[in-house]
Amino acid sequence: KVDKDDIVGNIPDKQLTLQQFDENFDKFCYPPRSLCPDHKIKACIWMYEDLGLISKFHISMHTLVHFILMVRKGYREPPYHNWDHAFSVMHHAYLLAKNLELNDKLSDLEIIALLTACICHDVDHRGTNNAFQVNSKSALASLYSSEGSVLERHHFAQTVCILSTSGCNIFENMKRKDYAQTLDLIKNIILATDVATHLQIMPQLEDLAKNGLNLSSKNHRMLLLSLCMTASDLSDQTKNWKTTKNTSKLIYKEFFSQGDLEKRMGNLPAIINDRERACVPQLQINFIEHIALPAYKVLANLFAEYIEVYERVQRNLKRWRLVEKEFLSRGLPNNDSLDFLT
Ligand SMILES: Cc1nc2ccc(C(=O)N[C@]34C[C@H]5C[C@H](C[C@H](C5)C3)C4)cc2n2c(-c3ccccc3Cl)nnc12
Ligand SMILES: [Mg+2]
Ligand SMILES: [Zn+2]
Repeated sequence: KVDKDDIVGNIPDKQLTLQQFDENFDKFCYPPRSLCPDHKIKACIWMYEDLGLISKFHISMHTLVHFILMVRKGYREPPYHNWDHAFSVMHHAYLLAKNLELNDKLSDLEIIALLTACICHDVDHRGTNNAFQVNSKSALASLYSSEGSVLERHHFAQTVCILSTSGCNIFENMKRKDYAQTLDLIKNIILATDVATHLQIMPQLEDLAKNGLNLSSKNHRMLLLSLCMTASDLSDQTKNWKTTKNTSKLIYKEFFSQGDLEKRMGNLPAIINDRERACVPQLQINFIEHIALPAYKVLANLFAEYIEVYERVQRNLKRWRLVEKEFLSRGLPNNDSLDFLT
């Protein structure tokens, strides 16, 4: 267990430098999941520091450490929607801020809202999706199903709870108006992580790619923040094949466990959750082709520095097509053979 005092203790200013992790830490090719647990906590602090947010918003180091430890504690341990996922998502948002120089386009308030939404966006996830909440009439569904995006509303509610815990409110030194605006941004950014919502705003995002970004439009700024959030949420697809392949194993382990549970409850699971009916390579190709790639394409249209990221997603898609051929040539899909994924 990591005690906050020994973290704060050994972060003398000189040590808060990039080198303490890896010289590629702030590059798009860097795989954040490879960082060891203790360093993930320190790296969260470093990312706020490196974007100048600690001094800008007068955040006390003790409060920031306490906040990060509380967020980590807020995550459960399903195969995919856990602390490692949250950290990798926050890391990608940090890469966007740093490599696309978002601080020229977005305010510090919008950037700290994006970074904080990322680390909190899946807090207390149970490893089951929104459809499961509604079908199983879960407690979360009774709370939020009338508004939709059941899980995402819960993740935001949990975020507010953490911020209201004494000694954890990293925004405590903000002016009241800024505080309200930051919480409102975090809410909308976390709500944007519902894939169904992302699909609804896709036409507006395509329009952004075609006609360009008008930063004096509040709607355009919110669209950009939502796109950065989605790009970060799916960022395992932007790394090397090893990461993409491993992520699929974790996601389908979680999806199929939900399906097993639904079967035990007497409900027929969706194909994506049914280990007997799902063909993982095909589902991955569908997801990347119809959801991930179009999103990364918009971001690459808006920022030339992001084209290398878009191209890596394309390479992973090509790899999945090869895997699919191999998978089908071995006869009926048997998902236990995911291990054959080279
Ligand atoms: C690799 C990969 N594959 C994924 C395959 C499928 C889906 C997925 O939710 N599909 C949909 C497809 C339609 C319209 C809605 C509602 C349902 C019907 C189910 C979404 C997500 C996938 N996903 C995510 C991810 C992103 C945000 C939240 C949760 C997750 Cl798991 N992150 N990485 C991946
Ligand atoms: Mg989520
Ligand atoms: Zn997520």
